[in-house]
Amino acid sequence: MNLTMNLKSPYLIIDMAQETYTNEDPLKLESGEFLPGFQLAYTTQGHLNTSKDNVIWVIHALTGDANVQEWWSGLVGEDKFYDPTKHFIVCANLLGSCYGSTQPLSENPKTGKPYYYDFPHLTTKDMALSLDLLREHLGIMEINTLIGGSLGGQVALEWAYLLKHKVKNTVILASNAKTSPWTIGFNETQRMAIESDSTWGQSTPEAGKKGLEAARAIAMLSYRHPENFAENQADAEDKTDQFRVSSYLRYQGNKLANRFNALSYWTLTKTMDSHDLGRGRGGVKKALSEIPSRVLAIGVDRDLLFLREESQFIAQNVQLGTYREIQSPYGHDAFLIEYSQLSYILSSFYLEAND
Ligand SMILES: CC(=O)SCCNC(=O)CCNC(=O)[C@H](O)C(C)(C)COP(=O)(O)OP(=O)(O)OC[C@H]1O[C@@H](n2cnc3c(N)ncnc32)[C@H](O)[C@@H]1OP(=O)(O)O
Ligand SMILES: N[C@@H](CCO)C(=O)O
Repeated sequence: MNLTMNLKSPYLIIDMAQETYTNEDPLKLESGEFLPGFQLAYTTQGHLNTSKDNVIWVIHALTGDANVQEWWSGLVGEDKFYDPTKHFIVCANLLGSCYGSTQPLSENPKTGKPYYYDFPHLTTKDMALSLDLLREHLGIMEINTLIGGSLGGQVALEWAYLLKHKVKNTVILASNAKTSPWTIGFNETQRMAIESDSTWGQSTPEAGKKGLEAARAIAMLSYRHPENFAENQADAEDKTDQFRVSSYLRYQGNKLANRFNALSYWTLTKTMDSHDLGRGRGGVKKALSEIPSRVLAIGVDRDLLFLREESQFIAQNVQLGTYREIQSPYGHDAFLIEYSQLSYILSSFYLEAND
């Protein structure tokens, strides 16, 4: 019985076909373990042009999926900045995520049962390798723009290192080259919340669901900023309990727990923690200096999770780096929301290169 409980993504556009790439060969992971074959769910929009130089590859963040036109609707879509009538837009669901790709609830071919807690540790390098195999499968030789935010930015940076001259423009949003203890700390508190759920450890798809609600509530505090909460969640002076922000965080927790699963969340936050472009490459500065593509690193002035200094560090240490900044009270999530600033920054980046 195939228990692969791929949750139906809330972003799925009914008329956009989501396809599945299956690789039967074992994937050697950075840990030395092997993943005995894997699948990646992905979407493509638009067409490869005759000069094959219009590929835009988007990598989603922690709870994203392959339906980029839904969760990044202000940036991707007809008449948007990345327009399928001009570009060939590809987006795959990351390995370990629960929106169609191989993940802890997928069937382990060796046992015929779901992996559950036996799912191997994945690094951003492993994820980049899996995407590169999909690229080859699609017959894409060159990527015009590789773009990703947060976890998606970490994987994009690893992949830009691997691709070298096969990618022209790399756009990294609200992300880093090596994860800081601060960011790891946020993820650890979230995993502690999941561990405190008495169902965690059970071999069921719902294991840790209540803990995941609390984990998301903690995460939301790192994805936003006090100004955003002051603006949207303030209460009248006479309030002494049942504050709006309490119901907001509980709502967001419940909303995520109903569209995601705790095992994927655990896996992906561990991937974020272990991100270090410099591992085995002589350190992060040296590794950044070996990326030949143009790199646009976009920070958010009030990002409390991936500090803007981490984006500045990327731009300062790659060969062809540019730093730009989004000003937003949304903090980290601004890369998902501030579309006019993003479009302006991206337009200038391509104009500077006459691209
Ligand atoms: C690049 C990437 O891969 S990103 C991955 C793709 N997908 C995702 O990341 C999913 C994440 N997406 C998001 O985080 C969001 O969609 C964002 C950041 C774009 C916008 O956040 P939203 O949650 O839509 O907005 P916001 O934070 O203001 O919350 C609004 C929701 O909270 C509810 N809400 C607001 N205040 C309260 C409150 N006090 N009590 C209860 N509910 C409340 C609203 O009714 C609304 O509900 P809805 O989601 O059912 O419409
Ligand atoms: N809030 C977004 C971005 C996190 O980095 C998500 O849930 O995926």
